[in-house]
Amino acid sequence: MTHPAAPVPPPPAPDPAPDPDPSTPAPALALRGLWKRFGDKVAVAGIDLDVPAGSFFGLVGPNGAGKTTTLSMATGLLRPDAGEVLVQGRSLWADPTAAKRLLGVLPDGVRLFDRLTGAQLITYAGLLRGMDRDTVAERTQDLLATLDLAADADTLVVDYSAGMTKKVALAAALIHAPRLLVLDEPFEAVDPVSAANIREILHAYVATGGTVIVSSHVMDLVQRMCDHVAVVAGGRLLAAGTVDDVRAGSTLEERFVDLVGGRRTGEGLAWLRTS
Ligand SMILES: Nc1ncnc2c1ncn2[C@@H]1O[C@H](COP(=O)(O)OP(=O)(O)OP(=O)(O)O)[C@@H](O)[C@H]1O
Repeated sequence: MTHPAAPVPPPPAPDPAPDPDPSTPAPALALRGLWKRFGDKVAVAGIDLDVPAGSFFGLVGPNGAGKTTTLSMATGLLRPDAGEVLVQGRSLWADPTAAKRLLGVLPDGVRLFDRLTGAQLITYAGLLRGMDRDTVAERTQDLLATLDLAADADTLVVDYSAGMTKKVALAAALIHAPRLLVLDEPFEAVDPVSAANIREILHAYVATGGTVIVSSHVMDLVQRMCDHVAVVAGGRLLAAGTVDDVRAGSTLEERFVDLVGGRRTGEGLAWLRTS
């Protein structure tokens, strides 16, 4: 789709990053003044966010809030109009090779090489990362077994269900044992047993020093699974911090509705009522 050029003023330049304090570890991911516009639609309007190293971080927001656009810019898939992304202190857009080595990404809606089998796709992801064949073969088998895909290892990905496709994409994101995992809607379409397995993998990963960022619409899941959360709406950050700080004594869902608004009383669609 093409978008007409729109007379929207350029976003303000982000404040220069302060000198890092050597006594505090760099955040696993830092977003500084991120902006993205599509035609006259501002999708991300100046997001600043620190994701602490070792956190299990949830990114939540209503449909169209800018989550996928933010995560795409944070992982090198989409160039920001302005702003900076730092992965463990390394500038993603200035030095993509070094920063991307640390990243594992499960993008939302990006096409996979689906004429490969599941095993081939995971293997390909490992070889692209420069790993040796033996390690790739061993980890591919581990990932297929853990994600309950072993029986379909030789099935073409194009013939996978939505949940299987999500799982094989997750395996491809994990194979090089990244330090930071960025997962856009990792549980969408995934069955409850597989979702529990994935949660267990992610918790073990965080327990050994990894950092996970997940976007999700499921507040209950984020409240149970994550220790930090950020709420975005309209391309802006509304709240961020530990889950307990953000929910401030309510459930995350109640707090989300307070922050984001948009609840409708049952007055609409009168024609749909049967009596
Ligand atoms: N390639 C694009 N071209 C035009 N507009 C886009 C494009 N990508 C995103 N947008 C717009 O930017 C806004 C943010 O979209 P984005 O996909 O980042 O939201 P989201 O929070 O991930 O939504 P959802 O929860 O529904 O997946 C939306 O208004 C969307 O229509």
